[in-house]
Amino acid sequence: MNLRNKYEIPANAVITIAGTVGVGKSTMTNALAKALNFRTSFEKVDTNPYLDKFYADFDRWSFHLQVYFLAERFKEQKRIFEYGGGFIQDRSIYEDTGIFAKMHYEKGTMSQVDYQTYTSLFDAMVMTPYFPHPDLLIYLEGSLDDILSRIQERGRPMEQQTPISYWEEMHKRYEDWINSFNACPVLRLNINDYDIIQHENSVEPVIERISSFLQQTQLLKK
Ligand SMILES: Nc1ncnc2c1ncn2[C@@H]1O[C@H](COP(=O)(O)OP(=O)(O)O)[C@@H](O)[C@H]1O
Ligand SMILES: Nc1ncnc2c1ncn2[C@H]1C[C@H](O)[C@@H](COP(=O)(O)O)O1
Repeated sequence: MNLRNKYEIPANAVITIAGTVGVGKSTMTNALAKALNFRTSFEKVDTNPYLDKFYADFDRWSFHLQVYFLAERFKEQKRIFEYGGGFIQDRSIYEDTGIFAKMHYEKGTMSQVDYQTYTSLFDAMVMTPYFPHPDLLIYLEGSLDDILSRIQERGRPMEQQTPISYWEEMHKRYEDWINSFNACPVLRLNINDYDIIQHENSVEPVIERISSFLQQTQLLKK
């Protein structure tokens, strides 16, 4: 029996994985999609035309990058909807505005007018009754030290060359952001509580938690 049937995860569920850079979202996306036989929706890093430029010059490229990410994620949202769900999504659309755009604006690397243009576009596209929110957001959390080691281990040069203060600021902001996030139900997972790299079957307890969480949220809706 496959794990989706065993744990009664609805075939049309949409689960998004959130958390700071390097925490393990893509790894978790692959593991859950494989175990549940779901499709995946990934951020495309290698083909992103702005990401390298952005890391080299935040002031110049932060607005371009946010508009690009918003367009890409919105198209992915449409694809998920057209398939009728059954997806694991690597990073939620909410983090673009709640973490990245806000941080760059508040740190002075995105101008006020660019930030206002971006947020009004985001609100018009996403914060509407027509936008299908995920059934569940899984928030991956871990210590800053663990996350810094993972960024180093993964080895994307643009991230390795970015000052640690950037990742520290982001780590702090994620904690505040998730504490007030309410666009959809949230399941928090600490990265020390599972090890899907060394032990592939350790994804099963995660699925068990997803299952009981989804059942509770369905009961609350009734
Ligand atoms: N459960 C885990 N245990 C150990 N290392 C992990 C785990 N999950 C991810 N990693 C490693 O951490 C790095 C970042 O993981 P990744 O999934 O790419 O993060 P994200 O998508 O959140 O940026 C990669 O080198 C990956 O192999
Ligand atoms: N909205 C964003 N603004 C700036 N940078 C972003 C945004 N979304 C993702 N990123 C960056 C962060 C990483 O360098 C890569 C991929 O993210 P990851 O957390 O490793 O999946 O894109």
